[in-house]
Amino acid sequence: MLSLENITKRYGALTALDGVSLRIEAGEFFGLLGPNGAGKSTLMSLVAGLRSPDAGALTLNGQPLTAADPSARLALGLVPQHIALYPKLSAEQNLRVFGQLYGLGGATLRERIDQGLEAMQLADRRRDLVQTFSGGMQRRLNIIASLLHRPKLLLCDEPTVGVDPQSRSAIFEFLEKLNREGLTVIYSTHYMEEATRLCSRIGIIDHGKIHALGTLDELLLKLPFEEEIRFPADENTATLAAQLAGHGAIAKAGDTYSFRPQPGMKLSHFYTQSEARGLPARLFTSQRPTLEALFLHLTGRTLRE
Ligand SMILES: Nc1ncnc2c1ncn2[C@@H]1O[C@H](COP(=O)(O)OP(=O)(O)OP(=O)(O)O)[C@@H](O)[C@H]1O
Repeated sequence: MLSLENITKRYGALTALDGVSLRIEAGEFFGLLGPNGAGKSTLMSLVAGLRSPDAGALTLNGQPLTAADPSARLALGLVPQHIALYPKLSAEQNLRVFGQLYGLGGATLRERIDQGLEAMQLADRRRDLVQTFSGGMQRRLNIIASLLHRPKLLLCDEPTVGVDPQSRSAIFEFLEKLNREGLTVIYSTHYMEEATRLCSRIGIIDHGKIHALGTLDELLLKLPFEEEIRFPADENTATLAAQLAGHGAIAKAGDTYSFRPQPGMKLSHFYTQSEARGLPARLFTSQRPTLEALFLHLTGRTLRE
C-alpha cells in the first residue's frame, strides 16, 4: 500500500531521516517505536505531504506521493502530534469545518459526525466549546476529524501523549475496531506497551534510521537471550551471581539481580546451581524479554533516555 524507498530528510545540518526504506501492506497496524527526536513525526509529515524528502521516493498504491499532487493524499488521514482544533468552536462546529475542507456536506457529513462522536463517547459534549475539553477529549475529537473523509490509511503521531487513561483506552479500542474493519494504521509512539498491545508489526527507529522491523515475536528473537531471570541481591545470592557471570549477562539494579542466560544455557543447569546453594525456587522469577530490552540491545540506550 505505502512504500518508502531510501528516504532522507535533513533540517540544515541535522539528518532527521537517514535512508529509510519501509513497506506497509493494506490492513496492517504498523507501529513506529522510538524515543523523542528519533524522526517519527518527520516520517509522518513526509507521508502526509506536509514536507518533501531531500532524497528517496514515496508511493501510495503504486502512485508517487508528491507534495505537488494532493489527490493521492485523499486516501490518508493524519492525527497530528499537536492538537489542531479551533478552541472557540464547539466539537460539532469543528467537525463541520474539517468535513467541509474535504468537500463533505449535507446528510453524509451529519451522519459521519454523529457516528464519530458516538464512537468516541463525545456525543453528549457535541455543543460544548473545545476550549472546555480535557486534553484527552480534544485528542479524541482530532481523531474523529481525521477520519471524516474515510481515509484508507490513518497516520497517528503519538496520539496518547498527555491523555488520561479513559481517553487512552477509548482511542485504543476505536483504532483496533477500525483496523479490524480494514483501515491501515501507522502509529508512532515511544511507549513500548502501546506498540506491544496494538501493532501487528513494529519498526524500531532511532536517530533517523530503522534499526529493526518485524512482528513482536520476530523482534524479540533478535535478542541473544530468550528470557530474563530475576532474583534478590543479598549475601545469600552473591556467590551464585558471581558464578552466573560466565554463563550470560548479569546486572544488579537496586536490590535485584537480572540474569540473561547465553543461548544454549539450560535452565535446569541454573536451577541445579541455585538448589545446590540452598536457594529456594520461589526466589527466582523469569520473564520474557521486552521491546525495551531490544531497544537497549540495538541502540545502547533506553527508550526513556
Ligand atoms: N522543523 C524542524 N527544524 C529543525 N529540526 C527539526 C525540525 N523538526 C524536527 N527537527 C529535529 O529532527 C529530529 C527528528 O525530530 P522528529 O520530531 O521527527 O522526532 P520524533 O521521533 O517525532 O520525536 P518527538 O516525539 O520529540 O517529536 C530531532 O532532532 C528534531 O529536533
